[in-house]
Amino acid sequence: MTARKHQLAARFGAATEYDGAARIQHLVAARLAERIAAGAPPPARILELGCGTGFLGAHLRRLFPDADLTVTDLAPEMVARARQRLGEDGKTRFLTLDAEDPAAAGSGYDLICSSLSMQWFADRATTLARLAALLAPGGMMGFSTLCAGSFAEWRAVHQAAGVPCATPAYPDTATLQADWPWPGQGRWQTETVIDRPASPLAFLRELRQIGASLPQDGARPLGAGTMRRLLAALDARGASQGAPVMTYRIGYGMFRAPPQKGVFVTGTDTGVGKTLVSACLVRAWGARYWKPLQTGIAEETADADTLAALGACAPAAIHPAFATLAAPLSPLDAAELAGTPLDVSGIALPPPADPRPLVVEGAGGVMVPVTADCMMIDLIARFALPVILVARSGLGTINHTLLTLQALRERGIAVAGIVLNGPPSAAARRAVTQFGHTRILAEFPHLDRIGPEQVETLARTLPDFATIWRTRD
Ligand SMILES: Nc1ncnc2c1ncn2[C@@H]1O[C@H](COP(=O)(O)OP(=O)(O)OP(=O)(O)O)[C@@H](O)[C@H]1O
Ligand SMILES: C[C@H](N)[C@H](N)CCCCCC(=O)O
Ligand SMILES: [Mg+2]
Repeated sequence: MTARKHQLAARFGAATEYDGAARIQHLVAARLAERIAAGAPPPARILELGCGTGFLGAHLRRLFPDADLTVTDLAPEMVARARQRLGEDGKTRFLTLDAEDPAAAGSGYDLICSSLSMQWFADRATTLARLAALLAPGGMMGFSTLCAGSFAEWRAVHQAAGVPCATPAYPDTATLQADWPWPGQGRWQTETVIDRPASPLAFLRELRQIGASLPQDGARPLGAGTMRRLLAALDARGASQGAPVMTYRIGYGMFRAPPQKGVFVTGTDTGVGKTLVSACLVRAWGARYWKPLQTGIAEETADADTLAALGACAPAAIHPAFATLAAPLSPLDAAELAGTPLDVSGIALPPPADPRPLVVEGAGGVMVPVTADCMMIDLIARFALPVILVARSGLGTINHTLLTLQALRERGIAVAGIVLNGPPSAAARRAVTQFGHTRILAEFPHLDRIGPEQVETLARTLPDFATIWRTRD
């Protein structure tokens, strides 16, 4: 452990008044627990880091009573307090653990989470990569942390007095986003919490009591006189509102590990070439194929049959559809027309029977309705596979492609890259890479005939699966 880590552990260990002072911790742990519950199927194994006195642990225990819960903290005193709060139930184990060196906790976790401890990580990106390696396939990470804008009032009085502020500079969400193990996968959202400590002195005391007053490396402690001036200035700022006001900007980050090796092939529209690209990917990677929602078979060949006819793989490598509908409409409309509304609550990727990757093809584009409260993009997020986006190369594609990329990224869905389909277009290529911040995996020309031979030729132009898997955006 570094000297700073020892210092940190000692501060938290000595924070015996923690619970009384930790209003924000209380609130944020509850909010994080809500987000975890909304995003995760009940996890069987949970690892909590930086447990403090067990605020989040108590929520986890309540939400997931059957789970094996490992509760950890850097400070042994905090572990003891969490043990006191949660009690011994045979399903909870307590460990003193540095979150930045987590291997001793073991692996195979369905959920790894932590409330308001990430701001102390010395190397966030490395730590997140180490933690991701402890997740089971499809496992989730959920964190809350302090973000840029926190303690704005405290910084403002420092600035006005010309005194450097020792409170750490917290990251913005773009910085946090870039530190996910796969930067495109996972999403940060922020919330502003306005706290009203009883007095400026109470604010300082509470920071100290929750052990969070350790200044940035290299910052010098302020003299008593300067500190008094700063507190008086904070008091004056708050006078008009009856009490000092302190802003906390809280980031909530949720990340889902892919459940198995594979990609989801979506498009900027229907008829853009998803099936052709899927056939080539399956052929190139020796992959399995799944089209969960097939509509339009009254007028078109089912995509799985097209794939077989194109010689992309053996029929046994094609998984049966979840639903096949006659009308050439969205799954929602086709199902309503058939009088059999879909229930996709149980839809799941076919299990990985062998090491071959899975290629999943959507229906239409990302905003196509599947049920009244589920769109294609919701299924993509649920499946947690990186996306390959198929786009036309012709005029109009820039807008469709950038909008689709924006929608995917807003949902925290990793984009492996784009396949441009149709006559080569330098303008489309440039705009998509420059404004879409993604790569072109391949460009398929317009073909007069499409058969097994063409599929084989195009398949040779695609990157291999290992490259796609290693370098998601
Ligand atoms: N590069 C190409 N050259 C010539 N024809 C193409 C090319 N790409 C696709 N097509 C043809 O365009 C039609 C639509 O392509 P495809 O079926 O792959 O679209 P899709 O995006 O899978 O549509 P859906 O939403 O119905 O699944 C097909 O008839 C296909 O053969
Ligand atoms: C029938 C078609 N080939 C696809 N299977 C379904 C496309 C639905 C598109 C809905 C829309 O965006 O308007
Ligand atoms: Mg198709």
